[in-house]
Formats: sequence, C-alpha cells, structure tokens
Amino acid sequence: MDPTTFVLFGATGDLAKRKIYPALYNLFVDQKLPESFSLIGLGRREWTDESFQANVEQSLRMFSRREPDDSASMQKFLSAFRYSVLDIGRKEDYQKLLQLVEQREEELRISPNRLFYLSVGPEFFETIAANIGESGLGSADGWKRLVIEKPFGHDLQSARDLNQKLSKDFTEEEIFRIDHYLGKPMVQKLEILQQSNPVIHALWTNRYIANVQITANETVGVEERAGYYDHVGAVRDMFQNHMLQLLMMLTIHLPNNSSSERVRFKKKKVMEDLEPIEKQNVAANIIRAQYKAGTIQGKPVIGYTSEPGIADSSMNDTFIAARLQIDDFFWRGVPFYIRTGKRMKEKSTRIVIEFKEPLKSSQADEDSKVPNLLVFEISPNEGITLQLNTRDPHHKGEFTPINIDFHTSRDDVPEAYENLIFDALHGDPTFFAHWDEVELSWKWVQPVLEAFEENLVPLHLYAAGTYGPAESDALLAEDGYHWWFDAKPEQEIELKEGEQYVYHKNN
Ligand SMILES: NC(=O)C1=CN([C@@H]2O[C@H](COP(=O)(O)OP(=O)(O)OC[C@H]3O[C@@H](n4cnc5c(N)ncnc54)[C@H](OP(=O)(O)O)[C@@H]3O)[C@@H](O)[C@H]2O)C=CC1
Ligand SMILES: O=C1O[C@H](COP(=O)(O)O)[C@@H](O)[C@H](O)[C@H]1O
Repeated sequence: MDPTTFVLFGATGDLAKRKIYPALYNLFVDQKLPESFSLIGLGRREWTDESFQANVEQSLRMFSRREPDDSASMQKFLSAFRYSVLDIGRKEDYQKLLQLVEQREEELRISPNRLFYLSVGPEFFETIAANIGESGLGSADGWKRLVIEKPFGHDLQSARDLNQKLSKDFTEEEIFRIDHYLGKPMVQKLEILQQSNPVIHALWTNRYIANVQITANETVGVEERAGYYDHVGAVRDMFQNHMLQLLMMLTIHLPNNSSSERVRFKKKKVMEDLEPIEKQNVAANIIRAQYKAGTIQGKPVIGYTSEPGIADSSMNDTFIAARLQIDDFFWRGVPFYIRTGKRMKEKSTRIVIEFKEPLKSSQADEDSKVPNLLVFEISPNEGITLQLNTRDPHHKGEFTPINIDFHTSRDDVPEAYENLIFDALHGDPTFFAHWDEVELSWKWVQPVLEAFEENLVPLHLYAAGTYGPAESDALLAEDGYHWWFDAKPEQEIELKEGEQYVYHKNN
C-alpha cells in the first residue's frame, strides 16, 4: 500500500473518537495500514501531540472492538499521530499545516500521498476543499483524496451546488463519499453472494421473488442531535442515503469479478430505473410518522416533541415506510418495501426476500406452508437465513418451517469504518457513493420532500417501542403482504435440541 499522510479535519470530534481511531487501530493490528503512515489531527482546540495521542488512546479504550494493550505496538501506533491547531476559515493555518505535512513526509522519507478526511459539519466541506487547493496542500507530486461524511446536501439543488464546488479542487475519482452502510460487512457480501452463487443469481428475478423488505429500525431516539435531526428527519437522515444504497446493492445484477466501475454503473442503472413518484402520489406510497411516548425494553421513553430542543409543533418524520418499484427486466412487478424509524421495538437492519408461493395443491394442509424467505441480517447481528418448508416428524399432517442459518459473532466482524478507511487508503471506490448515485437518489426523493413540506402526506403517530404506525402495515396489506419480523421472540425461549426460531408475521 502507498505511504500515506492522513490529514484529519475534526480530530477532536465525536466521530473521530468513536469510529475513526478505533478503525485505524484495528487496521494497524491487522497489519492493514501502510508501512509508512502518518496522521495529522486538526481542530481549534489547543491540543499538543501528547494530549492528542492521549485522547486517541482513551478513545480506543472506550470504543475499539479489540482491547488495546500497553505494549510497544500501541506506542508504535500512537507515534504516527501529530496535532495542529487549525481554524477552518483561517488561510494561514493551512500554510502551517502544509509545513507540518511536508516535514513529516521528509522525516519518513515518503512520497506526498495525502488523504484529507473531513470529519466536520457539511457547512465546512466547501471551504476546506478550496483551502486545500489554494494552499498548495493538494498539488504535491503524489495522489490526493478527499473523504467526506454525510450529509451530502439537503436536497437536490444543494447537493448539486456542493458537488460543483468540490469539483473545482477534486475530481470525481478523488472524492470518496462515505455512506457507512456500504462499509457493513454483510452489505459488502451482497455483491459477492450474488456474483459467486448460481443459486442466488438464478433466483434474483421477478419470476421467483414476490416482494423485498428492507428495514433499518433503531431503538434510540433523537439523542443529542435535535438541531440536526429536526431539519432532516428519517427521509434525509436514513432513507435518501443508507436505505437507497441498500436497495442498489441488493438489486444490481453483476457478472463475475465485476470492476468498481461496473458496480457503480449498475447501481446508477437501478436508480435510473426506479419509478419516480409524482408529488401527488407520494401519500399513496409513502407513510411518514413520528414517535410519541411509549416503552422500550421495559423503560418508559418520552415522545419526539417532548425531546429537548424539539418544538411542540414539530412535524418532523422519525419514521418512514415506502413502496418502490424498479422498472427493469429483472424487477418489474416486484414491490420493494423500505422502512426506517427511531424509537422502534428493536434495533435491527435486515433485508427479507419473500419468494413467490408455488402452485397450491388441493391438500388440506396447504395452509400451514409459509413462503420461502431469504433473510440478510445486517446489524446488530450478522447472518443469512433461508426459511424452507418441511414436515414436522411429530405432526406429520402439517408443514413446519425450518431455517438454514449462518451467523457470525459480532466480535469477529470488522466495523464498517475499518472496511471503508482501508478502501480509501487503497483508492478503491467500490463501496463509496458515486456522485451519479447521490444525485439520482436526491432526484427520486425530491418530490417526497416537497410533499412532506406541503403537508400532502399525513403525519401519523406511533408509540415508541412498536414497529411504527398501523398505516405502515396497511401499505403492504394493500398488496396482500405483511412485514416479516424477527426470528427471535422478544422473550428468549430456551430451545430444545433441533428447534429453532422462525420468522413470523405478527408484531
Ligand atoms: N458522530 C457520528 O456518529 C456521525 C457523524 N457524522 C458526520 O461527521 C461529521 C462530524 O461529526 P461529529 O464528529 O459528530 O461532530 P462534532 O461536533 O463532535 O465534531 C466537530 C469537529 O469539527 C471541528 N470543528 C468545528 N468547527 C471548526 C472550525 N471552525 N475549525 C476547525 N475545526 C472545527 C471540531 O473541532 P474543535 O471543536 O476542536 O474546533 C470537532 O473536531 C459531521 O458531518 C456529521 O454529520 C456522520 C455519521 C455519524
Ligand atoms: O447515519 C446514521 O446512521 C445511524 C444508524 O446507523 P447504524 O449503523 O447504527 O444502523 C443513525 O442512528 C443516525 O441517525 C444516522 O445519521
């Protein structure tokens, strides 16, 4: 891997502490960092190299999936870290930064490959990119990359404006837009599973699939992010980016060993074929809702409008459920149901593929058959389950669903940020959002934003600790379907040998 200088804007912030340092540490332990690696942390806080390193070490103790030890290797890891005070708006700070970067490159005798990671609010992206260009930081004789966090724009126009501004100093190939869902190991497996398994490849069509359900439920509420969340809602916070990325990753058809260009070309194609929803039809296909007080895992929680920093009159969506259609050869006629919400009954991100039922015979026991399901558990647990019908040996008259299961322990699985930072260091753009995808996602979502804004869509309420409003169930019932729920019942049941959990349809 090329020697690299990792320039981190927002080094004193929450994301750096919770995600970026632990990811770098785990890559270091796995020997996946470049042999010559240097990190320069930036922020307004008057930290020194020593206090910065101490903060990084502390964040590893709190957030790393691996217990850091006090050995020489920990010191080796931390010795790559330097800190410089920088105010994003002060041009002279970029000159000071340039000197430090060059000094470190000389000390380490490395070529000037520079990765600029913007772990700061989106209002700073444009200024930083321009100052990197102006200061000469971006014009050395090596490669440069810009890694940016979401949100990428607030709507279609603002996203276009931002992209145009960034393009003045960075080419599309140099911009790595993070969507951390693309870093989740199971999401990365979707592409491989389909490419490398004829069984899955063959089934990936409207001939066999009845509907697809993509869910990202969270138990947390707005947390300390009222100022941000009340302006974005579930539609911008989760749906426009993470949920549509899941849809793209699931539905692309790829030949073996596809290049990153091919993957991105196919994703773009999915977005182009996604049937647009006119503003007047949003209400018929999209449910928006907001949580009210309720109980989660036995604890009472307050409603959204009682959260600190949220106005009593807020009409913000904390839940969205949508029905989408992809108008192409493979997916025409298959409804895709997507839902995401805060303060739901359980934390779970999963994709359920419901297969069409075979022709029913006239046997009396046909009703006990359940549809075949292929379930991708993305988080918090990772797994793949195939639900099939068989006969219960003790009750020979009835069909019984059985699950073929693969599950991995959470500790064995790399964090999304590990995968993404590794790819960015390698210059592999496959699991980053290309501008075309971002633009097409905003284009699709724009009428939804407008319909919400103009109150053309009712805002339903749901009790915290449920699976959302009844209208979300009704959306599927219109087509004769229902949401599939967790295989595990709420109360852990001790299973006898040979027994297993199955997916069920009731809340
Ligand atoms: N936290 C998370 O889990 C997630 C965050 N994100 C995104 O990541 C980005 C960072 O979020 P987060 O870390 O939570 O934010 P924080 O508010 O915790 O940190 C912001 C960082 O920006 C720096 N900063 C702010 N203003 C300036 C300035 N004028 N000059 C220099 N540095 C400045 C701060 O440094 P200092 O105070 O020292 O100046 C701090 O390091 C945001 O875009 C957010 O949307 C995305 C997904 C998840
Ligand atoms: O980007 C975001 O994602 C998190 C959910 O991420 P997950 O990996 O825990 O599923 C969400 O809580 C947050 O509001 C949103 O900004």
